[in-house]
Amino acid sequence: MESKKEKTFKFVVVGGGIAGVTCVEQLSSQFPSEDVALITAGPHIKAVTNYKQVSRRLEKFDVEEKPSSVLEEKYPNLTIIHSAVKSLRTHTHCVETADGRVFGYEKLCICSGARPKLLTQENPHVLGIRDTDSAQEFQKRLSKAKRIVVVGNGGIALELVYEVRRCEVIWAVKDKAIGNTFFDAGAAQFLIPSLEGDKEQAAAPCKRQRFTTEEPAPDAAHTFTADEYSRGQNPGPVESGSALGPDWHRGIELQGAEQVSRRVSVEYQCEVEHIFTSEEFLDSSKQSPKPDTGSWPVYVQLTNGEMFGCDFVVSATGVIPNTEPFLHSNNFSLADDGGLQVDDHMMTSEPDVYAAGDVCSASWEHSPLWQQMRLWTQARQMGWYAGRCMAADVLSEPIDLDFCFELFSHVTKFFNYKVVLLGKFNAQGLGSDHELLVRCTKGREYVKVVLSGGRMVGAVLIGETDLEETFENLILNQMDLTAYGEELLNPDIDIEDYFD
Ligand SMILES: Cc1cc2nc3c(=O)[nH]c(=O)nc-3n(C[C@H](O)[C@H](O)[C@H](O)COP(=O)(O)OP(=O)(O)OC[C@H]3O[C@@H](n4cnc5c(N)ncnc54)[C@H](O)[C@@H]3O)c2cc1C
Ligand SMILES: NC(=O)C1=CN([C@@H]2O[C@H](COP(=O)(O)OP(=O)(O)OC[C@H]3O[C@@H](n4cnc5c(N)ncnc54)[C@H](OP(=O)(O)O)[C@@H]3O)[C@@H](O)[C@H]2O)C=CC1
Repeated sequence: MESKKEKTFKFVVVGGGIAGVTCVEQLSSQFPSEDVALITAGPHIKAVTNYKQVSRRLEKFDVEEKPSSVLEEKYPNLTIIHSAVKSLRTHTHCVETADGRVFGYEKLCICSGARPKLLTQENPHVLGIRDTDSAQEFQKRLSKAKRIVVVGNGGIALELVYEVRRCEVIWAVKDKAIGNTFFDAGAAQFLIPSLEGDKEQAAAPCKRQRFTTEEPAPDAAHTFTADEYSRGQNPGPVESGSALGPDWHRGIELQGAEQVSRRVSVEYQCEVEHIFTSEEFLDSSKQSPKPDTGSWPVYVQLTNGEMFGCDFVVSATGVIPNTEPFLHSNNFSLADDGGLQVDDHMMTSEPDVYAAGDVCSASWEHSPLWQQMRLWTQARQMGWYAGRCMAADVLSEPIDLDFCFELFSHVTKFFNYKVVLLGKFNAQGLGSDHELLVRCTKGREYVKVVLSGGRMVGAVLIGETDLEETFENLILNQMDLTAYGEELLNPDIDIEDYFD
């Protein structure tokens, strides 16, 4: 491959998603006289627009799909190559693309993202959602559907069950409560009414939610020890190409072929046992007759014994990092989740190869208040920081881990509520060594604070709470809050003034 090199670039970045584009922008602007290349499989690139710093650590932005010419016009030293990388030779520092071209690099950053980890690969009735094409396929199938089964309990499932209209949704989750990747049972119970009836109705403030075995005084805060919480003296248990950009569902009609506005049934604590085609279902019914479930293209048998016929299944069951083309004949260390392990300089285990975004697994010793989640905020931060680390390496300059990796922060929207997650928002890794402080007003807000040793280490804020900045500061400065107790969430106290 060495002899066929068409050109050698100072920097090559693979992947036109948020991580890759942010990285290449960083490098192209810092080294205007060096040759930089972005190699990407898709025809478009993703660009961050309307970037807004919401607080010291929280950021908001839009993600737009743009023609690559926009970037090339902005950075004359940048070449964009539209072809998938099919192999990498780290010992000769070159990549080969699917159209047979070979490019050399001095420093390489892999930002090839991830793909849906589907329940099953070969079943045409099982869809995943990742990019524009898969979203369009979903929309097309949905327009003719009367019932779908959504499997998974993370971000995509939460978005779909709320947004889909005129189609019955059976939502199969492994857990006791909805949204396990983002919420605990308390937040789940707060959100569940939004699935009943229309959006407008659900958002209207109404009386306080019952969230302990004894109802607390209106708007009072209550402290739970971790033990009490896990024993159930808490809000639960509840009965019962590039990744798309924010609000991806806003531009497309997510409507089925039914008359109902929204009908979602949640099947808790179950997984998919088997997926039958209609023929297989009919055959198996002959041997052991099943209850009449109507006539559907596909049937899903759940581990709780329920069987549902449906038009198709959405597998919203997480992602797998896109690493394959890079692994052959190289020695990358992979994390348990399949990502390329990177150190605190975003360097993989191969020399001069960095990685950022969904494809990588942050394998340095994390700050006690940060964890990796495959989100576009982290893709942007990692891409930008990887670019800076590559630059520092070339210039032989030292570089410290960026402060964005000090505190986990994520702002998003679920069920039409603003959602802010800070630090160890679900007491991740804290065992029983924590206390929870919760304030909840049905239909309006859910505030949860995680305290460890009297110090705030995490928070979940749902609704327009206006607490994010103060809580972020309290988490970052690790002030001892023991003296404040439940007053911390007293709605009659202006907490901002309190800590000024
Ligand atoms: C439906 C959906 C909704 C989401 N909603 C949110 C949200 O609300 N908030 C949030 O924070 N995050 C959200 N995410 C997650 C977020 O989109 C991703 O974490 C983020 O976009 C990852 O960016 P990336 O650049 O690492 O990867 P990607 O965006 O996947 O980009 C990877 C790029 O690499 C290219 N590529 C892949 N393989 C090769 C190869 N061999 N050669 C060359 N190029 C290659 C691809 O074409 C693509 O351009 C959502 C994801 C999905 C699917
Ligand atoms: N607003 C936002 O911030 C959004 C973010 N995203 C991001 O996009 C990416 C893709 O989203 P998504 O696919 O929802 O992934 P997530 O990782 O968010 O969630 C996957 C869910 O599927 C569950 N799961 C995994 N395997 C199975 C299985 N075999 N059967 C049943 N359930 C299973 C997981 O449970 P367990 O955790 O127990 O393994 C988890 O609840 C994620 O990185 C996500 O963070 C997506 C949409 C919105």
